[in-house]
Amino acid sequence: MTLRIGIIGCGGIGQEHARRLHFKLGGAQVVAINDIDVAAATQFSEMSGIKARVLDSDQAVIDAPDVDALVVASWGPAHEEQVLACIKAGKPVFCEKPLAVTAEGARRIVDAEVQAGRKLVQVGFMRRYDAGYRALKQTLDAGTVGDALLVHAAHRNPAVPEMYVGDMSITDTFIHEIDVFRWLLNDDYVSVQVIEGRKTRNAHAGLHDPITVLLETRQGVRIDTEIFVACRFGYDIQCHVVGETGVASLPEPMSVPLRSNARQGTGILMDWKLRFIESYDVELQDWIDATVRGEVAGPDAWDGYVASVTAEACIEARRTKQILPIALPERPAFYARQG
Ligand SMILES: NC(=O)C1=CN([C@@H]2O[C@H](COP(=O)(O)OP(=O)(O)OC[C@H]3O[C@@H](n4cnc5c(N)ncnc54)[C@H](O)[C@@H]3O)[C@@H](O)[C@H]2O)C=CC1
Ligand SMILES: O=C1[C@@H](O)[C@H](O)[C@@H](O)[C@H](O)[C@H]1O
Repeated sequence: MTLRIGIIGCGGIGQEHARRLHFKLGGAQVVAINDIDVAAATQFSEMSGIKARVLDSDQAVIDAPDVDALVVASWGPAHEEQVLACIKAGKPVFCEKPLAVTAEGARRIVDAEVQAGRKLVQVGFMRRYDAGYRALKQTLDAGTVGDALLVHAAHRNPAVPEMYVGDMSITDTFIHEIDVFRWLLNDDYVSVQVIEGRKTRNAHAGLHDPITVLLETRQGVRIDTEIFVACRFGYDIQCHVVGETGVASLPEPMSVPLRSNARQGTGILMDWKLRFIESYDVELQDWIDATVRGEVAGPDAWDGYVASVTAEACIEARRTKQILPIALPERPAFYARQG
């Protein structure tokens, strides 16, 4: 069976996903596209060679009889309504992070999915599919460094656009760490503190950058993460887990060490598209295969909800400059852990 896919949101990552789904991965084709910028979507559909139908609304793509499953890659505020519409239509949906821009909105999606009685939603937390993070998780699960005690992490972007403001450091960027630490540690969060230190002069006026987020988990692990989105030098993701008997670190992306012109060193990527290009491929191939089987095998709506609850607590901790508790309801049996 070839999975016929509708894309909602045809900008940066929507185009990346459309191309990989249609040309690179197995078992899928893109048959319909929607974007509020219909002209741009039409141009993309033609220029890319996908030649999917461009429909004038997200609902039209969801309702199209020849669309089996949806990919939502629109701006975050549009995700809740579009995912709810997919659930109502009974169609599987891959929703790029965040699932919703509020915990309440994410909870509405969880409740709608439970009500529908069938898991349909996967969230685009692709780091779980990254070979480096998977190797790190394997090392931790094997107890190679004993129990995890501390995590030191950094999420660095070289620059962000002017529209990237305020709490997007949390909702758009740190949201990846929020999800991947839970998965790495098989744990959940109990408290958060957010610290705003000295600002870089290289960030635009609407942004306090960098910030530090301190999380505590149920098992007592203490996690510090630097979020620095105007670091200039590169797209640099770091994760060092300090265990009882050693430190396990996220492997650096492969780069040939050079010794030339009286210097030595390796390269640093400058773009998330390249840093995680394989993980997007693995993630979406897994989604295609699971969807054909009628399953959701990746990060689900509950994971998206927990990420939104945690992100909201981070935002409140940043605003109040307090150490705040993170209160998570018990995971419903409907969302029992896979594997
Ligand atoms: N997993 C990852 O590493 C990444 C995830 N993302 C996520 O993907 C989503 C899109 O991000 P980008 O592609 O960077 O943004 P973008 O601005 O490049 O593209 C978003 C597109 O959605 C369209 N759009 C906005 N509202 C819409 C609506 N209501 N209906 C239909 N189309 C709508 C816009 O016209 C635009 O073409 C965001 O949620 C972002 O957080 C983005 C980059 C990387
Ligand atoms: O999701 C992503 C972007 O939306 C976000 O803006 C970046 O900070 C992240 O590194 C990237 O993975």
